[in-house]
Amino acid sequence: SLLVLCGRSPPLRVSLFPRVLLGELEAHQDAWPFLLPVDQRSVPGYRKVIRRPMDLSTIRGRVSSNQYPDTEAFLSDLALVLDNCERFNEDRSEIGRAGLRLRSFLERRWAQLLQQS
Ligand SMILES: Cc1nnc(-c2cnn(C)c2N)n1CCCn1ccnc1
Repeated sequence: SLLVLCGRSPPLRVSLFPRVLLGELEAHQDAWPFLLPVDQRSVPGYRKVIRRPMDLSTIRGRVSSNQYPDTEAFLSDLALVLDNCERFNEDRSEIGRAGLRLRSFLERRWAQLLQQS
């Protein structure tokens, strides 16, 4: 097709970006703290400190059932996962460091996807 002739990879439709990005985040080596909801009964203080818990499986459920009205709503849930992590965990802790690395991956990857569009 013409796109092959131009040597460009066909642009992913922007609306597919959340699914592409979420799949890569779930597979990321630093995603382990965020794959499932924090078990608030077993983590002292979490329920009091973190008013809006969020995790990648909850986001996956919302993406799969088309609950996000727009891309911004999806990105704000992703940001909530990482903001909660920074609030509850020291930057130098295992979980804190995983959150910072996952955030930097997310920011770089999202910018790449937008350049493709
Ligand atoms: C996400 C997240 N933020 N804080 C925690 C957490 C859970 N327990 N403690 C003491 C924390 N600071 N989490 C959930 C991490 C879930 N996890 C821990 C080991 N494997 C998954």
